[in-house]
Amino acid sequence: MARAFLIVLDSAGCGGAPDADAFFNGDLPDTGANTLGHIAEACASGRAEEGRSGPLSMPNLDALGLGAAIRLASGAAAPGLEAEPRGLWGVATEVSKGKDTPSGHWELAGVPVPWDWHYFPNTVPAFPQDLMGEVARLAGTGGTLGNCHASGVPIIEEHCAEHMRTGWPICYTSADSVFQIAAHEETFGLSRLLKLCEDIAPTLHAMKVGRVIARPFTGTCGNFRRTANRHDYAIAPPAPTLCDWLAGAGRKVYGIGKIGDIFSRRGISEVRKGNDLALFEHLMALSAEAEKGSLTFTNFVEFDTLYGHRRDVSGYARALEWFDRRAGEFLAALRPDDLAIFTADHGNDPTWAGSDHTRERVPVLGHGAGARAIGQVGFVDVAASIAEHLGVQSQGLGKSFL
Ligand SMILES: O=P(O)(O)O[C@H]1O[C@H](CO)[C@@H](O)[C@H]1O
Ligand SMILES: [Mn+2]
Ligand SMILES: [Mn+2]
Repeated sequence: MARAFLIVLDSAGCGGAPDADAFFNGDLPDTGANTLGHIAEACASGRAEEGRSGPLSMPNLDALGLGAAIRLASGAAAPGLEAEPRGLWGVATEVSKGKDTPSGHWELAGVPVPWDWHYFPNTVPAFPQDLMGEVARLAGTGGTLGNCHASGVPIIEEHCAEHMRTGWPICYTSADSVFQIAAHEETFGLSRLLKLCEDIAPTLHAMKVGRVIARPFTGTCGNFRRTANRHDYAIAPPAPTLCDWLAGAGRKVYGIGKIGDIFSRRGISEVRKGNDLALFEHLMALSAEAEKGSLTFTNFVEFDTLYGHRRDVSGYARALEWFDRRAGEFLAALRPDDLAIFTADHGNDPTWAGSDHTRERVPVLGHGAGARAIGQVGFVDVAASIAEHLGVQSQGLGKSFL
């Protein structure tokens, strides 16, 4: 029986979104943002030379149709990616009104987001008073710290001493639909922080805030570090997704990286985590051991977190080149009736203004479904195609492009 591998390069968009002008980085609309197109241009013109050099080299994904997809999505030249496509290739357009990770992944899994996400205003305070009262009540503290837009490390630096003195949790948000709580693993307690986040999550989910994130740290003020015990409490998808359709048909769904969190574990039978290096090892292991009829759904997050948000063009290009080398190994390990689809969930153009995601189309590159141009498709068509490949009824609005 066939197997499927759906691999999301987090934030590797290819420009051309028809509604980009409705999304912003600060005051600048996302019109013209093009993560992969602009990285390829920067590389070809010698503007991405840190730890790498020359035109963007991604021969394995380009052979599937990466360069052709970038050109189709946006008209960008994509220098260095000029192979004749030998895979199934096209570009997908998102309809959900968020350019965030859950919106992108749920829609790829067949379920567009029907609501507007709630974002907290960039003011001080950022949060309503009754919400902070509820956080303090659940934490058993006299109050809370923070209550603003912030980046995770500086906000801990700022409030560390007071947090240690009072035990009050540090609450902050960002341009994303998130509510984050930082607290010391030992003095506040890790399990107490996790319980606090779990307890306050339903209130925030009811407000259509996408995630409550526990941000534990350790060490002393001036010398602290955030630990790997971060935990995301995400709102559940609005309807059964591809993962649920498969689980309902008795199929195994492996969630690699953030996938388990993104889907609130719904329909996910097994979770494997780690940094992107480790995630590729999981993917290689599953190319050998994934069950027949299964889906292996993988998210590689570091393109987004380490390079897109930090507007690091060389770093993003290095990560893409590393990924492409490993993708070659992975594709060589697949079986003849396996389907692999590489795609993305939104953009995060490292040449763009600001530090937020960018609204973009995404490439859709298939291995194991012949050489064919599929043109412009919807995110939901990815789910319909995987369902068809695995012989399971699609319950979404998408049409298979296989
Ligand atoms: O600055 P830190 O705490 O890493 O937060 C980042 O992580 C959040 C969730 O991925 C983003 O919304 C951004 O705020
Ligand atoms: Mn993402
Ligand atoms: Mn991001």
